Amino acid sequence: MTMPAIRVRAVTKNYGALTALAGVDLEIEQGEFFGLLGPNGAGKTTLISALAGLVRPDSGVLEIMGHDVVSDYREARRNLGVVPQELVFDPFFSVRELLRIQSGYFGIRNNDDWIDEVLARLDLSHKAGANMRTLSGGMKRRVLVAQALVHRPPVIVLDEPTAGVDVELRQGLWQFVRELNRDGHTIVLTTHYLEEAETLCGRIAMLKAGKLVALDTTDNLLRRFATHSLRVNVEHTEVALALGGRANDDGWVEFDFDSYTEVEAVLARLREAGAGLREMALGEPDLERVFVELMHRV
Ligand SMILES: Nc1ncnc2c1ncn2[C@@H]1O[C@H](COP(=O)(O)OP(=O)(O)OP(=O)(O)O)[C@@H](O)[C@H]1O
Repeated sequence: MTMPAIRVRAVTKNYGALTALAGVDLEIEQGEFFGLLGPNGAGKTTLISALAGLVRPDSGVLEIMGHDVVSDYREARRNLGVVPQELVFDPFFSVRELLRIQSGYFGIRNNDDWIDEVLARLDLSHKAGANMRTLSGGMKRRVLVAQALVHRPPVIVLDEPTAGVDVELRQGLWQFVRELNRDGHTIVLTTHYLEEAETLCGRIAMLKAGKLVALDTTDNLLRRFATHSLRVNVEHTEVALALGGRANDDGWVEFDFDSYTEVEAVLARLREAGAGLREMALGEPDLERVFVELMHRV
């Protein structure tokens, strides 16, 4: 078996009385496109900071490509590129200067060929000479991505990289990250856009209050937790509810079922009972529902 890209074992982290990570175990294989999801405050950034060696866990072990992030910090860090959530830059440097300085941190000189390639792929070539303070938020975010890649790390962690990024840029960014993944990079992504995670990630972990509450392939999560649904708008809501439907906030009634063949039966029962069907809509299982269900259940 090959070495995992990321290994997290029994990691805990407390901030005073607050438990940010309550014993997390996780292995991410090389080449995975992995999603780390959870509501605000679940511990995602703390886990990423611990992987990057910015936060010391109270106990447990974290490794990047087999390198312990504490005892073998330099090698661990060399194998990891982190795109942080916050936009913090020295405003007086140009984009290229910033990327050269970042290369220097990793002892890499004459890195301009790679810097040019990364800038081109992020559609930033025309901004290479621009001062950071003159860039828009979306451009700054792309510079953060470039910064994480200057040392060509095999493992790339993106902490909400698309927050505040417009749709077009977001798609461009994902295309680039997908290419990186296709080239063999391991990608770990946190996002609050669940439909992004659903389309991009092969496997997903869900964190809640510092604990993993789900860890599975995206397909399995969708199959296991989410159901198809039929939503109906009827004249006699009470009739539909009596048939086992669930009231929705918008006045519609919702039925869950496992396969589409059951839809006909539900519709037939509604007709026989005289519910008076006005409108109907079918819902596919989606990660949002899995997420909501899991966050309420555990
Ligand atoms: N330096 C710190 N000092 C004290 N508490 C902290 C610190 N950093 C994080 N926390 C707390 O730890 C918990 C986990 O925070 P974390 O930032 O890891 O969550 P998150 O899942 O990344 O949330 P978000 O989705 O909002 O980014 C939160 O309750 C947060 O307030």
